[in-house]
Order: sequence, then structure tokens, then C-alpha cells
Amino acid sequence: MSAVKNITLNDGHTIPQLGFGVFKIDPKDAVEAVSKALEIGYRHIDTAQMYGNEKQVGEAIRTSGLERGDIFVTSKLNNGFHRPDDARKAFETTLSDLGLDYVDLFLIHWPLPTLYDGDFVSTWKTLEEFHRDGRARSIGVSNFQTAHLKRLADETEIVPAINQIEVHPYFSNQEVRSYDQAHQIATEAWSPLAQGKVLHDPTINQIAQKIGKTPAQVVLRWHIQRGDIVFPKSVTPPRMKENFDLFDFELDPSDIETISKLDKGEHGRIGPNPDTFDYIPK
Ligand SMILES: NC(=O)c1ccc[n+]([C@@H]2O[C@H](COP(=O)([O-])OP(=O)(O)OC[C@H]3O[C@@H](n4cnc5c(N)ncnc54)[C@H](OP(=O)(O)O)[C@@H]3O)[C@@H](O)[C@H]2O)c1
Ligand SMILES: CCCCCCO
Repeated sequence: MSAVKNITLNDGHTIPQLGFGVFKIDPKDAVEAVSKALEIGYRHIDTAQMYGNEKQVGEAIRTSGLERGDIFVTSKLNNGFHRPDDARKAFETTLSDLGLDYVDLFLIHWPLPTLYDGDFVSTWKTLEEFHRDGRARSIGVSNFQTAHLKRLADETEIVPAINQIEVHPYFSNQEVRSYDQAHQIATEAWSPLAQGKVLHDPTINQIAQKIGKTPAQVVLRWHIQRGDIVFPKSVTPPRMKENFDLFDFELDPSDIETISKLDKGEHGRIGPNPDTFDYIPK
């Protein structure tokens, strides 16, 4: 099994290009799933306050026997906590729930429209504090569209290291990916398998059959060769292993192009449109 590639961010830190996502992993299953992922070799975990499993992620990390510095941990600020004081408290809860004194990456989960007399710009300035005091090694955003990123560029100091957005073969999100690339912002592709919806695609299955890989490996390898960071979720150990084996084969450029043509534009989205999504948890 070949090693996972690292990507260098615009702040000089490195991130494993492949990680493990824990959205929708029930807290009662999360210690076991994350422990298994670490045992398989994953060294990058993507969680969020919204996922309700930070305590379990922390427990799996603590009991893994691995060094803190060997694992890249991401969490995200929950919607509804954008006011600077709320964001500070929420970030402290993340650190204490994870049982860590720093996270490798902290993201604004969604670019919510103005909720009070500030907005995501003042939220970003609060994340800049976490970065300066070292408790968030890197800071970034999630679900930011180009208009949101332009406001940060005009009104704040630090360029986000990461923009985590929906990307998969049915929704290539090319406009935002291009903006990220032009501004040294690394793109993370969330729901890289479209939550399983692309795995029955005949074109993807044909390529998989031709090269003797699984549809999930073909799709994940497509992301890797396009340069995006991915963290597929699975609670099924054989799938977790399969998804981790991406660095000992390559797709032909023509197959990359064929998969990229499966893009359905806006119709391909499986998640909310960031311009209209304003869900605040109770
Ligand atoms: N920032 C955001 O707003 C945002 C939004 C969505 C997701 N995310 C992040 O992205 C991560 C991944 O996205 P996701 O969890 O939505 O979906 P995903 O990784 O695209 O797909 C997960 C689904 O695919 C199945 N699966 C995984 N590997 C498979 C394989 N090799 N063969 C067949 N089926 C397979 C899983 O089933 P089983 O688990 O049953 O095996 C699960 O149902 C999340 O966990 C989260 O960390 C972020
Ligand atoms: C209901 C959509 C929220 C998805 C957030 C996962 O990171």
C-alpha cells in the first residue's frame, strides 16, 4: 500500500490529501469507526460541531496510541455561533470535547447571511484570533461561494487555507474550484462519492472494470488527480480499506476527462445551495 500524499497549504502547514469523514456517524458508533480508520492508516479526520461526535472522535484519537502530531484533525464552527463571543465559546467547547489543545484546521461551516449586525466577515476575524494564538494551526471556510471569498479578500487579512465545498462527478463546482486555485486556497471535496449516488453510474463502472478497481476507488482517484482533498465516510471496514487504497494506481487523463463530463451542473447538487441555506440548529 503506498503512502497518502501530503498537500502544502498557503500557511505552510501540510494536510494529508486523503482523510476520513464522520458526518452522520452516530455517536454510539463513532469511537469504533474512527479507531478502525486510524488502524487502517487514516491520519486525517474531518468532523464538525454539527456532527455531534467530537467527544467520540477525541476518545478514538486518545486511545489509538498515536502521537498527536501524527493526526490531522479538522472541526467546524456550527451555524448559529457566528457572533464573536459565541464563536470563541464554541471553539473552546470543540477543543475540550476533542480533548485537544489545538486543532489542525478550523472552518466556518456555512457562510450564513447576516444574522446580527455582523456577519461571516466578523466571524472570520474571530477565526484569525484562533490562528494567531496557535489553537487552530490552519483556518478556512466551508461552502463559500466566490462572492463570499471576495468579501474576505477585501475586508480581512488572512486568506483561508481551505475551502471545503461539495464536489463529485455529478457536481464539479468548477467556478468555485477555479477561484480557490487562483487564490492559493486548497479545495476540499465534500461528499466525494455523492453519498454513494455516483457508484452505480455505468461510465464509472466501465472504467472500474477496465482497470480492475472498484467504482469508489475510481471516483476518489479522480478527485486526487484533480488535486482536491477528500475524506470519504464509511462505517463498513472493507469499504474503509478500499477507500484508503488510492495511491498505487493512476487514471488515464482520458478517463479523468470522461468522468468530468458527467457533471450535471446545479442539478447534480445533493446538498443545500450555500446562497440560500440558513439552517440554525436549536
Ligand atoms: N462541509 C460540509 O458542509 C459537508 C457536507 C457533507 C459532508 N461533509 C464531509 O464530507 C465527508 C464525506 O461526505 P459524506 O459522508 O456526505 O458522503 P460520502 O463520503 O460521499 O459517501 C458516504 C456514503 O457512501 C457509502 N460508501 C463509502 N465508501 C463506499 C464504498 N467503497 N463502496 C460503497 N459505498 C461506500 C457509505 O456507506 P457506509 O457508511 O454505510 O459504508 C455512505 O453511505 C463527511 O463525512 C463530512 O466529513 C462536509
Ligand atoms: C443538512 C445539510 C448540512 C450538511 C452539513 C454537513 O457538513
